[in-house]
Amino acid sequence: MSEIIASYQVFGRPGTLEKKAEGIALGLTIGSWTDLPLLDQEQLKKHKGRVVSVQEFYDDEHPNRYGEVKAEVKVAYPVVNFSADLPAILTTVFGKLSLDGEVKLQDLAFDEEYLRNFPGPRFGIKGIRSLIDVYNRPLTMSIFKGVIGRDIEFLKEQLKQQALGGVDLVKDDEILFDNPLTPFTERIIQGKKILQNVYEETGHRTLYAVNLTGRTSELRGKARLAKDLGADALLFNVHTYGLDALQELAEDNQVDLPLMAHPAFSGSFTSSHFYGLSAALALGKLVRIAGADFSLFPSPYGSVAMEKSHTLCIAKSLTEENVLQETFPVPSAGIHPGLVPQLLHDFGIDSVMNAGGGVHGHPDGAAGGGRAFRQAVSAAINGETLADAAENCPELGTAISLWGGK
Ligand SMILES: CSCCC(=O)C(=O)COP(=O)(O)O
Ligand SMILES: [Mg+2]
Repeated sequence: MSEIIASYQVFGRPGTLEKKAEGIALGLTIGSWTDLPLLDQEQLKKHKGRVVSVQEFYDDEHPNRYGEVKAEVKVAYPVVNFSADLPAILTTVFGKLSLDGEVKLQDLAFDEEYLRNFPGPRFGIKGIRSLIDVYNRPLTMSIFKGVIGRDIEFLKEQLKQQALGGVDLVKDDEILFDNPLTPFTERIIQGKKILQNVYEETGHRTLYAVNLTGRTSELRGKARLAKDLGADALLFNVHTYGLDALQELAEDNQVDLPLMAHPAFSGSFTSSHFYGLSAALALGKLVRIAGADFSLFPSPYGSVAMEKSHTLCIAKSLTEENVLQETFPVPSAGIHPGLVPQLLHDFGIDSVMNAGGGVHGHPDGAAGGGRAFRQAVSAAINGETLADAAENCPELGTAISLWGGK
């Protein structure tokens, strides 16, 4: 019988956690067991949740306010209980339970066969690399900044400068929605022209991820339109819409575009040590299952820092081998060229170096900022220090004088 195994972090008085685990396993499946007549027990057996393990331990680093013992509880849920979609799965394993005190959903283990119910990334790391034609280094991406209230001419110029810097991708900021000054369709059409001009001028092609926004009912139509207009990729605020909305986009053959999952809103249910979902599950495993080709998450060093161990777990979930394609890890926020060697060390070659302020804040403008990033990546890949590389790379020199980096 196929099961999904959920791992929870729970708290309680020593010796009470087995009972708590049994309460979860039964409460989220058939309700009660020992009180049932034997005939009902026989009929309901295949629907019964099962406690797999309960491991108690004291956590000095993050004790709860009652000084209770912590446990990792694993419960197996028969897949026959739910339809093969993330809303049904999450409602079963962490619906009512998420409201029941200090419980955090740490992980969900799917067997390989069950995982095939989900699309995973359409392009994956391999597909994105062949689209961009870059195989031997991390990708670089920059972010439009300060474009709210600005017109399309402003946006075009900002896109041009970023592309001239040589970044592989440019994405909209997640807070840029469809608006009269820079409508979604105009951004795609005008952006395409700008990037084609830069390509003809420099031989470097940059892809643009436009923010797919609006009511849920509009998303599919807008995404298909984006494809028809020649968009390169879509940015998507998956955690405000829900994972199933991402899956719908990933599965749509008429959309057929790389999807970039933004972490906006996810802090509301991943940040607590006691409640919500682990970052690795929310920003790693689940967005990969639902079909993100890129997953952005706060880096351990930047302005919106996340614990390093959590970021490494996210990256592992996105790239570990399974039946689905891999998702590009994109550690973000507060990134500048001086951090590139550290990023490469921590996240490896199959990652994206992504920066907004660290590109636009360069004294030589976004073009200089992009160049500094590319120079930092080349240096790090070649095992050269940034300081040494900066001797022949003036933009990198300027960047490390401003932001630091060795
Ligand atoms: C919290 S990860 C999302 C990264 C992002 O969208 C962003 O705007 C980062 O900008 P920054 O200027 O910090 O590079
Ligand atoms: Mg942003």
